[in-house]
Amino acid sequence: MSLVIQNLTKLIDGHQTLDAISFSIAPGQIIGVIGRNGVGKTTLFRTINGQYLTDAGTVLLDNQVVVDQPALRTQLSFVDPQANFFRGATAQQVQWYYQAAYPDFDNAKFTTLLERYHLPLNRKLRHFSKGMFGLFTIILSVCTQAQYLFLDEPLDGLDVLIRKNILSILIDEAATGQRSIIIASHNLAELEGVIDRALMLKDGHLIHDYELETMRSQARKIQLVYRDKKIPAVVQQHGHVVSVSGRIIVVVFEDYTPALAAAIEATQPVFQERLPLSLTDLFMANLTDEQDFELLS
Ligand SMILES: Nc1ncnc2c1ncn2[C@@H]1O[C@H](COP(=O)(O)OP(=O)(O)OP(=O)(O)O)[C@@H](O)[C@H]1O
Repeated sequence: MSLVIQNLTKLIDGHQTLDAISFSIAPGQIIGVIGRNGVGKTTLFRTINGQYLTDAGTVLLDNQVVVDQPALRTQLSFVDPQANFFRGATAQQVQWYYQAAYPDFDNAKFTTLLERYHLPLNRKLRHFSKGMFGLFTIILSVCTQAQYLFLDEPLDGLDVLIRKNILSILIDEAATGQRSIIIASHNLAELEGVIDRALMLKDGHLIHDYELETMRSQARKIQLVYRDKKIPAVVQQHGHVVSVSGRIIVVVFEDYTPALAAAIEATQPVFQERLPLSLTDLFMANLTDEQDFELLS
């Protein structure tokens, strides 16, 4: 049962926050959604999950439009961390609500996870700490048994041990092959360790859909040193310069072919060295603009 997002478009205050976004997700994947603050990650999740009406485009599950079919909507779960409507309820009252909304809600798993993380069933959520609330929303999501779990900044505010536990819960869920997990996060280093794929948003568009394994084999990050401060044209055309420090430049080449390697060699750098490439590098390479370079330098 694949989830297909077709030309999803959402205007907020007249601004095209999502502009014809299309992608599909097969069961069993863990996908990261990355982009700068305010780019529309939360809006994307809210629109896919029917909290916002679309201005154009559709969300299809098994070739059927999700918004028309309440039964299909139970295959999607998005616990909006900014939503305050549950704050006055106890964890147990929220469980009851979820049981009604999700017929397959796993009560046994819910009880086990709440006990494991010492989350009190009868305490109002507004009295949970930020970390407790974050953990609670993830437990709720996992227990819906929905096929597609959307998590917005799930690691935010959680301590390192809980973050590790959360990630292992999510990996286990995806490993069953039944569930896909879509995570919006700025925590790129941690995200990189668990995701198979990264969707990068910029200016309302999906600008990259990276399979991480393919990306690792095709892309390169290279430190180059030239005699003078001029960056050769071939480097500028084919690479993203992520840092410049005097005569030392660090460049990410997303499509590093033998022909490109030869062309770089021909520019006669006095030194070149391959550096480990991370998701953070791809983020910097694609989403840093000139203003940011001024701030960074
Ligand atoms: N309900 C709303 N009313 C008005 N503007 C909104 C609303 N929701 C989102 N926006 C605007 O839409 C844009 C996208 O916001 P969104 O929260 O989706 O971004 P984001 O990528 O999740 O950001 P962050 O990484 O900071 O969480 C922002 O400019 C935001 O101000």
